[in-house]
Amino acid sequence: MAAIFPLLQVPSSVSTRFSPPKFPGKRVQVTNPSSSSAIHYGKTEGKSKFDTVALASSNGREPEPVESKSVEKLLDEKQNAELSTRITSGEFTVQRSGLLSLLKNGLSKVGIPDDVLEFLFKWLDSGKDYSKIPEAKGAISAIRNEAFFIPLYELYLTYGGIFRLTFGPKSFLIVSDPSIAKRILKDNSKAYSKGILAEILDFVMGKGLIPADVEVWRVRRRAIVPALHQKYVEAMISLFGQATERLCNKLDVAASDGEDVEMESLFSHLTLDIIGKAVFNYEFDSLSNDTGIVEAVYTVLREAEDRSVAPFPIWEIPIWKDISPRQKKVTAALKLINDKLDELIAICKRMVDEEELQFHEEYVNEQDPSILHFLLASGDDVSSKQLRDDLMTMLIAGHETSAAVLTWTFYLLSKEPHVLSKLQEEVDCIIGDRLPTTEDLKKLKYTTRVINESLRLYPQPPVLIRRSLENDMLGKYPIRRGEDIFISVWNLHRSPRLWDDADKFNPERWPLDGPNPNETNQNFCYLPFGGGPRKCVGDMFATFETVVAVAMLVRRFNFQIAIGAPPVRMTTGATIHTTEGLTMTVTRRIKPPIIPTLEKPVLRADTPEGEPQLGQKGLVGDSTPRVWTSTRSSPRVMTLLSTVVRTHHG
Ligand code: HEM
Repeated sequence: MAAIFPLLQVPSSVSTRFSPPKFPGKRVQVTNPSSSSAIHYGKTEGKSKFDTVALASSNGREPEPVESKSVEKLLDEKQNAELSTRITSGEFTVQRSGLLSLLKNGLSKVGIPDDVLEFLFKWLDSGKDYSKIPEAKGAISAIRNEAFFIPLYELYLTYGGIFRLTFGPKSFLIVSDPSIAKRILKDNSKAYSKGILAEILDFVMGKGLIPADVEVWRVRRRAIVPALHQKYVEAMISLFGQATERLCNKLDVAASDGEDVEMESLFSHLTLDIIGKAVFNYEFDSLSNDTGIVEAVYTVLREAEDRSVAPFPIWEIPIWKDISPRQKKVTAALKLINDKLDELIAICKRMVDEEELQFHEEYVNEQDPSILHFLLASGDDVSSKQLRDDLMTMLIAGHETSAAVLTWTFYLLSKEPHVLSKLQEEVDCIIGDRLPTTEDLKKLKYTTRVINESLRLYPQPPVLIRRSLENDMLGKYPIRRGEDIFISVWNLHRSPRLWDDADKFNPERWPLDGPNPNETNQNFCYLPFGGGPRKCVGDMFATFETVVAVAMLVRRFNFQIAIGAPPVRMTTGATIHTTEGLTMTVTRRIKPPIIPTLEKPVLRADTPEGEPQLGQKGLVGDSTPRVWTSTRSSPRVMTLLSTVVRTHHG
């Protein structure tokens, strides 16, 4: 099965036909391999189901002239056309009953007794009356030059909302149907675990909240969720502002010097600095600090990524970690981080012991509003490995995701200057030149819609992973215990069956006076933060963090892809990353004078039902901006989906 790893590792050009237009005004082509004609779907708010969607040319614009296309783009298109043809020709389709009897005969020939085989195949035979899940087989390794979720999208258009993807002895269920996703994530969530995800993340997250099994998860979720209460998030808003201000100062220097900047790594540093402070009150100061703990964090992150794509789990050989220089480095990095965590826990514990504050529901220590402080004040066990696992989990969960959202938001904005202008208009009007406040966040409606839409087009992560713990029915199909399942959020978010102009970056699809879109009000067609009991605990945190960052950056600068920058391509990871960074030219904005009418924003500012609500309380923390002076190379990411495949085939 090593053959599929190249598929999972090879980068994908963003300029595939499933991507937003590379240049404003150019054609968005969404081709259904089985049909290029119009289809009809039903309509719901923010999306369309019964509208006519012309799949071949969804925005009605003329195709881009051939001579202006790059060779690379033409090759991409040729490859995608070939893939579509192969899928429609049935090349990937498996005749399930044939396969079963072949398997049964094969096993019989190698001497497995008939009564054992009868027992083994009984369950499958008993499914005769049920529909069989459509099945695609794994010559998929032949499909190169794609991030894994791109071929899954092609297969979804052919096989529908649930299909089985078989690689040799192993198969995965690929789910792209909102009602099936809802059953797995919410309605019958107790029947599903995190499966392989938990196995691969064990070395870094242990039994932290993301991979935790249901027993541990229940206890820890109850402890952690209260820490992210409303007053905590309010306190974080000033932290977001201060950290972004430091990034702005750095960009200011680049703008003066006329130097292009690699935004993906800057966003990674920004969100690492924020999450370090937010989770355990630690200043990574990663934009100006390349060594020690920052490097250790990136070493561990890179290891998680590399393990997930390795053809053989060499680190599981007991002696290997003692002789491999690389593994020794990972062990040392983990030790450094754990020692630092112990130190931070000890400092925090002393603060908690000394303080006179009474613990209550919305407890916040203003000098240290971190999640760690809340947990210790609430009585969490300082010496427990569980506490460290949870802190580490939140550090990783809240870092990569937010950085990826910012990266792709700026990529999208660079392609749609009119969206950027509209955004700047709102930001100028609402925050002017100050740090955003809690009240401003309620009013930054269009900015929030830009983030909502960016998360639709680039969901982080693009795929959610589960394993069935018992037999279940998914739609009309029975499934067995032990199935590995990928819920493709990418497919859901880009489905032409669920969205008008699915590939178009169109923040206007979310009405400003409507509720903040989430999985519930979008019937599981939109899952930016997952859904059900394992939904992200940091959704409000992350939304405000990215809104503050985007607002503060666009009010000071204009951003364009730098001339001569490497093409922006996607690579597979826990989150979607670029292969060679997002190199941009940043120029200072010459703003129109700010008219002092802040009480009367041009866009509606009232908070409708369902919107995250924040109180009126003031801000905490130091607002002195610091200048960050050096850059680091772009960190790599964990590749969790490929992890899944590795674990099963390594
Ligand atoms: C834009 C940024 C973020 C995105 C897109 C995001 C997305 C998600 C998604 C989709 C899940 C569900 C995973 C699954 O069902 O398998 C999740 C879970 C989780 N996220 Fe986030 N997240 C973000 C930021 C954060 C932040 C800032 C934190 C911490 C402060 C955080 C902590 C967690 C935790 C602890 C879980 C596991 C929850 C559980 O299993 O009970 N996330 N996140």
